[in-house]
Parts: sequence; structure tokens; C-alpha cells
Amino acid sequence: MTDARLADLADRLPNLRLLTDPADLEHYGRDWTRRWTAKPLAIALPSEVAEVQAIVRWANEHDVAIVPSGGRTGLSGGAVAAHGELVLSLERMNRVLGFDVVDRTLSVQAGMTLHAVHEAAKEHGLLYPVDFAARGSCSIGGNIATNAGGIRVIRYGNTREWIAGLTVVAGNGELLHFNRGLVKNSSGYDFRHLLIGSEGTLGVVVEATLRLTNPPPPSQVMLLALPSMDAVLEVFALFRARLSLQAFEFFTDVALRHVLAHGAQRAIEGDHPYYVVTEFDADEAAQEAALATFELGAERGWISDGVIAQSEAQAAALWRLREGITESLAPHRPYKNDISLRISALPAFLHEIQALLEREYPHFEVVWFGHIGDGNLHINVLRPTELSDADFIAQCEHVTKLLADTLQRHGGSISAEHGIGLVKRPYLGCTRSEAEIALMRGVRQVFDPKGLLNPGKLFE
Ligand SMILES: O=C(O)CC[C@@H](O)C(=O)O
Ligand SMILES: [Zn+2]
Repeated sequence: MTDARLADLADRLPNLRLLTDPADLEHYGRDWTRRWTAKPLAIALPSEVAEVQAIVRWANEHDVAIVPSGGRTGLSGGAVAAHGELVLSLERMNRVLGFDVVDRTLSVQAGMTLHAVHEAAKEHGLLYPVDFAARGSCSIGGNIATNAGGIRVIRYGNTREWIAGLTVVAGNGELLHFNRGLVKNSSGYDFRHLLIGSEGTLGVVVEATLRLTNPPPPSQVMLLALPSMDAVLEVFALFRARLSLQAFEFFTDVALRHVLAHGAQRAIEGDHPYYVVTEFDADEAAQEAALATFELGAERGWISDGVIAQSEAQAAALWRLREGITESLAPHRPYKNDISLRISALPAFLHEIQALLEREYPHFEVVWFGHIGDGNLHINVLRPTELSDADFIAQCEHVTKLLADTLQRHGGSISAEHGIGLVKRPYLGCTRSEAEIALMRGVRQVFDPKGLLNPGKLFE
């Protein structure tokens, strides 16, 4: 270890696992964006809170920036270390700390995967309801840092709703306990909510107390084929009014083509431009209501075809059509937009934006999918093989500026659930006012006076 700063860190924390191997630097220095070359100073893998505190204090003394790191499944460059930062991976801090049957809370270390959290809740007959495709590798700490959403927001809300308490190491190494699991706490600023969605810029989340809930009643999964985006919105309104929805997700035929090529099974024959996977509570009465609702949608010309899963395996196969999209697109190194609008603003916005994207991306393949029931659209633009990364990104950035302007006019957000990170930083101002961004900077100054926690993410 030739770097004097690292030698000092190793001296202070002889048991700390520190990695400097080039393969490790690359692995831990990047996320799913693959846009930046990873260049961290080293990777620290603490095993306890005291080590995290000591690392942050060491970073202050040596002016070393820190990139807090979870599962690095992020899509906005929030966990990228490209400028000699120390990556602080919470990966080894992945234990359940406690379950409280009266409070119905689960306390965990931040490095637990979302899947492990689900399993731990299940052991107690309860549910941690935030869920999405990266569950096997993303960490609960990363979910908190981005206020992650996913496929059940329509029923359960975002990560924010499920955080009863947070333990955080602030930018000066101090340990802070926010809200301590209380249901009611009207005693001033709720710092817990400032930390949720702060993308590692205010503190390192080391532990969280999660609220759990009852598992949902038995459900059914349906795949629908639809003739237009307007029909998707009509069917959403119809289904929401008549059924108790757990999920309502859409994707286009282009997304379907990719996911089928990636190994998923076709469930509806024929060519249809839009598809919806929906899941709803399904006792006997609800099943009848679902069929009647389906028939009504078909009579009105909004639904062209549909299948209802007859087994858990079929339900999983239908879900795979939606959940497999990101992975099936990954080889094309897509440029991603993750935008949100009020649901009521969607129809007008969509008409405008579909025309804009057709005009601006005549030669690129554009894949639409997402959580339409939350007003959240994922737009993935695929890089043509003959185009360099730099040229491709430059063209996409130009269009994103136009998209951001349109979003601003319709009161939307440039990031619904993936965070701002490095990727959306130029567009923060379309979603947040100058006054808000000035306040954010002020808050950051208080929590992290030297600006060492994830610098450059969220804003310059
Ligand atoms: O790949 C994307 O753009 C979206 C990923 C994720 O948020 C999803 O909804 O599947
Ligand atoms: Zn999503």
C-alpha cells in the first residue's frame, strides 16, 4: 500500500478490509450506467458502525472524498467513483439487528439486499412492501438514498413511507439517530426525511428501522394487449376504479421484442403496440369483477387481448415480461430517462412528448415502459452500434434538455425514482427552483461542511 493516506487508514483500523486491486477498483467504482471509468483510490469494507465513523473522520483529516456504496444497481451514476474517492461499501454490514413484534418493525444494517429484507419480514409473517427487479442485488441503504419506488408504489408508496428510523454517520463522523422508530414525533425537523433521497450527500446511512405490514390477500396477475397509449390510461382509470390494484405496469411492443429475445415467453399472440401487466387482490368476488372489467374495457375498444395467470409459475412468467426489460436492454447501453408527472397531467404531456421523441430520434430505437399508475415513465434510447458513445450521449443530452423543458411546463420531475446522480445533474433546475437548490446546498453544508460525501452527485 504505497499511498500514505491509505497507510494511515490501515494503521488506524487494522481490521478494516481495504481493497486496491484494479479489478476491485473497477467493480466497486461503477454502477449500472457504465458511462464513467471507475477510478477510486481504494475500497473500504467496514464491518461495524465505529469503523464507518473512523473512516469519515480519516477522510476529513486527509480531504478524501467518499462514495457510499450499496449494490450499485443505480442508473444515474450516484455510486460512481471516477475521481480518486474512497468507496465506502456497506456490503459487509448486512445483518438483521432486531425485529419488534409490537412495533412491527425490522431493524437492519444498510448493506442488506432488498431481497434479504423481504425474506426477513416473511419469517415473521409480515411484508416489507417496496419491491422491484433489482431486489437480489440492490441494498436497502441504496433504496433509502434514492427513495426507491418500483412496482408496488401504486399500493404502498415509495421507500420513504416505510422508514421508521435511521442511523446515520454525518460528514464529520458524528453518529445520529433519526426518529428512533416513533410513529408520532412532532418535535421539529424530521431529518430522517432529509436523508431519504439525499443520494449519499448528507450522511452515510448505516442502519434503518423498517416498518412492516400484513402480507396482501391472494392476488391475480393479468397481461393485457392494448391499441394505444390513450387506451393504457383509460384502462388504468377503469381498473383502478373497480379493482384493488397492487401493480399496474406498461411496456411497448419494442420492449416486448427485446425481452422475448432475452428468453422470456410470449403470452399473447399477434402484434399489439402496448401491453400492461397488472396485479390485483383476487378473492372470488374480485375475480368476477376483474373479468367484468376486462370485458368492459374490451367492449370500449381499449383492450385488444388478455391472459390471466392460472398458476404462480404463469404469474411469474407474465411478470418477467415487464421485469426483464432493463436487463434485456443493457447490452445496448441505453440512455435512460426516468420521468414523472401527476397522473392527471399524463395525457397532455404524452401527446407532446411522443411527437417530440419521434421528431428528435428518427433513427434511434426508443423503448417506453414503466409505472404508468404512478405517472412514472422509463424511456430508454438504444445506442446504434455504429455510433460512438460520446456522439450518442451528446444527441441524447440535447433531447433530454427539450424533454426537461416540456416536463417543467407540465410540472413533472426529471427523476422519479432513480435519483439525480451524475446523469441528471444538468437538469435538476427543471424540477427544483433556484431557491430550493440553494436550500439544498445549505443543508449539505450543515451535514457535511467539507463536502466530502459523494461530491458532484445531485449538484456540482
Ligand atoms: O431500466 C430502466 O430504465 C428502469 C429500471 C426500473 O426502474 C424498472 O422500473 O424496471
Ligand atoms: Zn422503475
